[in-house]
Amino acid sequence: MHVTPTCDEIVKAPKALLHDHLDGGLRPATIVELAAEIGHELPATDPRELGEWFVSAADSGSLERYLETFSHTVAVMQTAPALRRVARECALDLAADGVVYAEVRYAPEQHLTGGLTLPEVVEAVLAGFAEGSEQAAAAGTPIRIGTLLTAMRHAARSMEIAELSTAYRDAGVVGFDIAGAEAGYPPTRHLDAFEYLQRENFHFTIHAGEAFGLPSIWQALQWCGADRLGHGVRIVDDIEPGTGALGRLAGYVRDKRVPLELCPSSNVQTGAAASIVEHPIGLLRDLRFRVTVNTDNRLMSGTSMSREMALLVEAFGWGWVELQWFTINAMKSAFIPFDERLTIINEVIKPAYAKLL
Ligand SMILES: O=c1[nH]cnc2c1ncn2[C@@H]1O[C@H](CO)[C@@H](O)[C@H]1O
Ligand SMILES: [Zn+2]
Repeated sequence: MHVTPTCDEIVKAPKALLHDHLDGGLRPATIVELAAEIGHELPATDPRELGEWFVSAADSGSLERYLETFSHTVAVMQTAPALRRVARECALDLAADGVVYAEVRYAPEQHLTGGLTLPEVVEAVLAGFAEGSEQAAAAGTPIRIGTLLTAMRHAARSMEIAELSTAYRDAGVVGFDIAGAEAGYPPTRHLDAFEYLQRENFHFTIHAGEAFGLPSIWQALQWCGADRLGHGVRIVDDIEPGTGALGRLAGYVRDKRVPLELCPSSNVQTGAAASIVEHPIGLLRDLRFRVTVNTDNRLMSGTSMSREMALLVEAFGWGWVELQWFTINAMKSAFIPFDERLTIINEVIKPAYAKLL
C-alpha cells in the first residue's frame, strides 16, 4: 500500500544531510541581533521581513547573484562568540527538524575580518556544534554533526584550508570542499590541495555541475579525485533524453556510485532547474544514481530538510520507500568511518522507517 507521508511525519522521520552551509542557515532573528551589536546595516530589521528578503534576493536565476546575499550572513560571523552561537543554533535547528546526521560546511577564510585566526574560527564553530548537539540530545533529538571546511574557488587559500582540515580531523572536521562561483573557476585550479588530501587519506567533495556543466564534473572526478559531487545535477547533460542512455561520464558516475548532493530548491533559485517537478532528481532516481537530498542554504531557500522531502513527495508522488532510500544513500556516502555509518543506519534509520513503510 502506498502511503503519502505528511509534513509532520517527515519531520519525525530520521534524516541525513550532507550538503548544508553554516553561513546559509542562520536564523533571521540571530542575524538581526548580531548585526545590531556590530552596527552592520541590513536590508530589513524585522526578522520575518529579513527572512523573506533573503529568499527573494536569492531567487535570482543566477548563482552569482544568489551568492551576493551571503555578504550579510558572513558579516555577522566574525567573532568567536558569534560563530559559536550560529553553530549551536544550526545544530539545534537541524535536530528539531529530525536530522540525525549532518555535515555542515563553511569557509574559514571568510571569517577573519574581525581578527580571528583560522584555527580560532574552526574551534569556535566546533564548540558551537558540540554545545548544540549536547542540548539537542538533552531535548530528546540527538544529532551527530561533522564539519566540512570549504575553500573559496576564486581565492588562493585552498592548500592552507586543506591543511587546516587535516589538522582538525580528529576534532570533528570530516572533509573538505570548494565552493563559490563555478564558471571561470575550474576545480583544477586547486589541484595541489586535492593531491595533498589524497596523500593524507582524507575525504572531499567539490561543488561541480551546478552553474556549469559536464567539464566541471569531469574535472572534479577525474583530475581532482572528488569522493562526492556538490550538486552534480548537470550530469543529466550526459543522459540521452527519452532513452535514458548514459554517456561515458554519466556511466562512470553511476557505476562508481558517486554520491550526488542534490539540492532541489537551491537549484530552482539559481536557475539550474526550472521547477521542482522538472528537477532531474526524478530521472536520476529512476536510473538509480546514488542520489541524496540536501538543503544547501536553509535561509536563502526558506527551507529545511523536511520541507525539501515534502516538496519531492508532492512533485513526484514519492513515499517512505524513496525517503528511506535517500536517507540511507546519504548515510552510506557520509565522511565518518564505516562502522559509525552502519550504526546510524541499523540502529536509527532502519528501525524508524520500518514502522513507516
Ligand atoms: O550552491 C552553492 N554553490 C556554490 N557556492 C555556494 C553555494 N552555496 C553557498 N556557497 C558559497 O559557499 C560559501 C561557504 O559556505 C558561502 O559563503 C557561499 O559563498
Ligand atoms: Zn552548496
